[in-house]
Amino acid sequence: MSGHGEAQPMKARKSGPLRGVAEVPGDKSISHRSLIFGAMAVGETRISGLLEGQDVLDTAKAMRAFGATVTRHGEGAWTVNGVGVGGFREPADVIDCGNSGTGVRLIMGTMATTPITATFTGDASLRKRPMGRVTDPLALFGAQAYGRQGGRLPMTLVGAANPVPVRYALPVASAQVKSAVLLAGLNAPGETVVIEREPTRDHSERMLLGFGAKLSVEKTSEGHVITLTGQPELRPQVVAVPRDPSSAAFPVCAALIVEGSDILVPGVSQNLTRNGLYLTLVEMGAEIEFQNPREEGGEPVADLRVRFSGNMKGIEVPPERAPSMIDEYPVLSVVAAFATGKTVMRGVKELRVKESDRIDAMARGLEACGVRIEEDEDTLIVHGMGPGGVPGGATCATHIDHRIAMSFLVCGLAAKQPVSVDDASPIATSFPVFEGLMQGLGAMIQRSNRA
Ligand SMILES: O=C(O)C1=C[C@@H](OP(=O)(O)O)[C@@H](O)[C@H](O)C1
Ligand SMILES: C=C(OP(=O)(O)O)C(=O)O
Repeated sequence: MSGHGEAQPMKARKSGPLRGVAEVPGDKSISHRSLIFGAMAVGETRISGLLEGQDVLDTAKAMRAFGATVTRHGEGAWTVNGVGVGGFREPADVIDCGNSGTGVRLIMGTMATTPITATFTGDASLRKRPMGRVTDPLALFGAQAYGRQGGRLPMTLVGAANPVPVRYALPVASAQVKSAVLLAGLNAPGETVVIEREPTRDHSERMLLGFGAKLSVEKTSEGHVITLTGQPELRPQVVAVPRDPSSAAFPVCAALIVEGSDILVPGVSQNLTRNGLYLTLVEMGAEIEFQNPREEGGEPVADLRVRFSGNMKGIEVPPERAPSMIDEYPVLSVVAAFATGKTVMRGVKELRVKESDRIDAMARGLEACGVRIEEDEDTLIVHGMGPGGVPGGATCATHIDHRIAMSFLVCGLAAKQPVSVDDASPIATSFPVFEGLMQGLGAMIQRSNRA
């Protein structure tokens, strides 16, 4: 899987109406954090609804390697017996974070202020991704990183013996970098301050407060100023992980473009730092009802009723919305291909350093499906062909990227000709039940013969 195993080609063909209830798995960001924060607490953290995707399983394994006791009790039900802030022991072997940027960056932050050494690696996708964005601020705490050229994995991190607190203004809008700095700050005496100009997902701040850290967020003209007091004793928590809005995006977008569809996606997080896709779809003319809004596991959630939407129009997506929908641009670009007029996505260069260069992967695959695309370093423009208007008939390369694989399979459900992906195995990193869930709604998705 995810570049370690054999490729699994998959094909999606034009489907009849999608119907039924799509119960998507737990949120990936919150799942990683429950395991990591649980490992930093003293006592037993109980988790329900944990995403059992490979990214999160790799983080669970890493937490064990650093000394926490992590136990699975049943589907999504896990406990973590933590070692306390600063209590990580040195792992006996290399930490393999597989496909997960979140896993490796948050774990590097967590160990950076403990006097131990660890070596990190990942799959062929993760080994291409930039780690300097976390090791630069971690160096300010006193940690030292020795990686490959360009700050790539494999990389050895030597944690600071006498960490000092840090004040750091994020040079990129990244919740992973923000979280790495906050996690490092946990074991530095005094106040660590992170300043983010554009708000990014706030799960670390919410959860650190829940685990008993002293943390404040001030909104200033500079942006959000987050102040964390180091060396707290974290209290174990009971964490109910809400469903992942980034996974929900796939059945939602499929229902919007497949004629006659009408589905319900219950209990999806509506956290304002995550819901940019849903705002955008509504602005395009999508028929989505946000039913039964409530709070679950400390997050606002709603049940989404989604119907086929034959009148969607391309829009200009506000660039400042990018952090709240950063993982959803690939599937938005598929919806845009079935809308009328052009959809302009600017301020999206971060997409180039995800599991793949997502601007390039979507542009090449959509072009192969007959869609006109314009792009530059920071922009993707999709010229919509209207409902049912996308020719399809292509095999798209997924580049070890789950979101690219799922996006093109969604495309194939409404295109004139089937759309195949060369390798659907990375889907298991974030959405292991994708194939069965989509088939259950009536989607014509099938494994094809191995190449
Ligand atoms: O903090 C997180 O859980 C995540 C942050 C985002 O990455 P960046 O911080 O690189 O934007 C996102 O793309 C990733 O899927 C999950
Ligand atoms: C970018 C993603 O994940 P990560 O950075 O954790 O690999 C994603 O899930 O779309």
